[in-house]
Amino acid sequence: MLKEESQTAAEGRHGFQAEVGRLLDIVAHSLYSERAVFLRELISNAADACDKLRYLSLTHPDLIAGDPELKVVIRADAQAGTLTIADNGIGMNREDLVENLGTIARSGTAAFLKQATGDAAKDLALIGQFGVGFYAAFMVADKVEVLSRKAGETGSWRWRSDGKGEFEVTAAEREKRGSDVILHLKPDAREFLERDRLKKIVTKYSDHIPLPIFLADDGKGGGKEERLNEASALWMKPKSEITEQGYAEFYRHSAHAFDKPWMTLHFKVEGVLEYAGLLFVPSAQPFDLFDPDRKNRLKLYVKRVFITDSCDELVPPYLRFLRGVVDSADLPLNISREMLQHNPVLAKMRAGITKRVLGELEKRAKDEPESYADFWNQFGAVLKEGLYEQNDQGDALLSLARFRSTASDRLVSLADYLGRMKPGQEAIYYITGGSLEAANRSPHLEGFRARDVEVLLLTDPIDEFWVPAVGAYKEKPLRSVTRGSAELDKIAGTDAEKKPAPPAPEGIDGLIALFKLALKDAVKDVRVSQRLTESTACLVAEDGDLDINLERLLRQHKRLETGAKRVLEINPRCQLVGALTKRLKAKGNAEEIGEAAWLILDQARILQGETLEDPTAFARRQSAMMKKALES
Ligand SMILES: Nc1ncnc2c1ncn2[C@@H]1O[C@H](COP(=O)(O)OP(=O)(O)OP(=O)(O)O)[C@@H](O)[C@H]1O
Repeated sequence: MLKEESQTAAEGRHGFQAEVGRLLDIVAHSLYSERAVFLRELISNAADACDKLRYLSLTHPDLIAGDPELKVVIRADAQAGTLTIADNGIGMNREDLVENLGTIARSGTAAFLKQATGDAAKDLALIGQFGVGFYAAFMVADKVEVLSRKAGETGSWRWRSDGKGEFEVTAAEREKRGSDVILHLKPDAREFLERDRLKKIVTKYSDHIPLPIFLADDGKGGGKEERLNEASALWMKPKSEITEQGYAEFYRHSAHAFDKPWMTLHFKVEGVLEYAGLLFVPSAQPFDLFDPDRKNRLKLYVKRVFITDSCDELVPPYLRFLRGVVDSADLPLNISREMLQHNPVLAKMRAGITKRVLGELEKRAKDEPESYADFWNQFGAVLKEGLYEQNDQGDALLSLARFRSTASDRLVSLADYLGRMKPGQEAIYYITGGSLEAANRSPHLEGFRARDVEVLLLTDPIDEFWVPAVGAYKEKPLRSVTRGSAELDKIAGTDAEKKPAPPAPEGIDGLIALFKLALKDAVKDVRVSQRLTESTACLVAEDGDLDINLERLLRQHKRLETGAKRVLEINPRCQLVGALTKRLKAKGNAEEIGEAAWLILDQARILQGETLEDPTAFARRQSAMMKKALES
């Protein structure tokens, strides 16, 4: 964790970690038109604090004794110009306040800052992915105080800041556990003191929070707090009672997100096991989707009591983008997080939830292919991790998978591919590459293109792993076009495609023999290519050797030192090979042909995106060749 705070211990004054200052600026600037969301963020935090305490109180009932009704109270003081969001949740002690509100402990915020542009619209979209939480308070307040007392402790503390570089933590008085977040509103934000405005905001954003929210009396209500929400657990309600807006706001609250959910899945399971789920697929990738430490963030409840939001067992890692709530009626309420591991009830729930989510995705893929393509572009690479794991959902995942291909601008499925296979075609062909452009321009595709044989273009690193692990789809093997002999002759094409290829030049065997002699150990073999129609040469992997792109990937990550030797395939129909064959026949100059062989090998390496081991030799040969051509 980064920590740069400077502290003058006596005064309790701290410098914000450098990034916090920048974050505050960006948030205040880019979220201006949606300022009201500050309240949602603070209410969500208060609700989380109450959830945490409710869970702890299962094993430590004394923590909650004396004040068992967990709630949030909003208090507007027009005279003082302050708005207070108070909760009787877990509270924070001095260290918590410094740690949670003064440093960017969450890797997400640091990642956000790296990407922030200063352009309000773009940053707003980014904030949507990251969430800004507590710091949203500074959109409406020029000074923020947090008065807090941690459950089970006797001391209270006051955190105070104007959001301009420093904050202060001092000893204070708070009668009971919990936190008051006190906002000293900016002159242009006094609208947030109006009761009607506050009621509307709470109803819009926080109606379905399973915790009661009250608006304190302003002196006219006879001391009575006014209840603003129903506080029923949304996920337990029948679907017919929930609006789309209600679902979306619940998603934003529970995921601390700003976007709209791409998919909402609400279900109840009854029978041997009883549980309910309200799950969401976000519309955008969370920033840390590929962070190895990222866990799923589903919230697990037992009989409406929050247990944890880091339960690895709830869904497989390839569904880690899901957000929302799962509520079990079968797990014991006092289950500890450790007990959740290897729990048979949880294992059954996991299987059920996984099946349900994949089933719903399948439906979307069929009914709304365009929208499904958006989903796939965001989360496809994660789902493919499930293929590599070889679990019992392999078939479902394969039918959900979508690919770029040489045959279509749209994403295609394996079923689409099978439907387009040519008579005589035995395999599903693919090529892997670092990018779509690199894969698409590979010379290995030429022969396939010429015969109109579709090739899948795989560009996610995970593709290198799941494809060999899966091996085949509906008994058709998945075969790389950069590997083995191309077998293109066996595939029947249209009449135009079947037009016999021009014969290889006479004497090509002699040329190949000389190439082998010159290149010796630099290649495994030299042979005539079936897959090339335009390029002079390409390198291919023998069956059983590592795929070329995978090898490059492993070398980049220093997981492999030396690569396997490759086969150099030369195109008998290209003009250069024709000219070389002629030259060999006419002059028989083996040395000259040897130099050409090296140049052609290096060219093939460059086309493959490799860096040459000996670029000096390449440049020397090329210059000599050019000089000779110019002089002749
Ligand atoms: N009312 C509160 N009571 C107790 N702790 C709180 C309260 N408000 C904030 N915190 C603590 O401060 C931390 C930082 O809050 P913040 O809203 O910035 O981020 P977050 O809620 O962790 O993440 P995000 O809102 O981005 O998903 C919280 O994780 C929590 O530990």
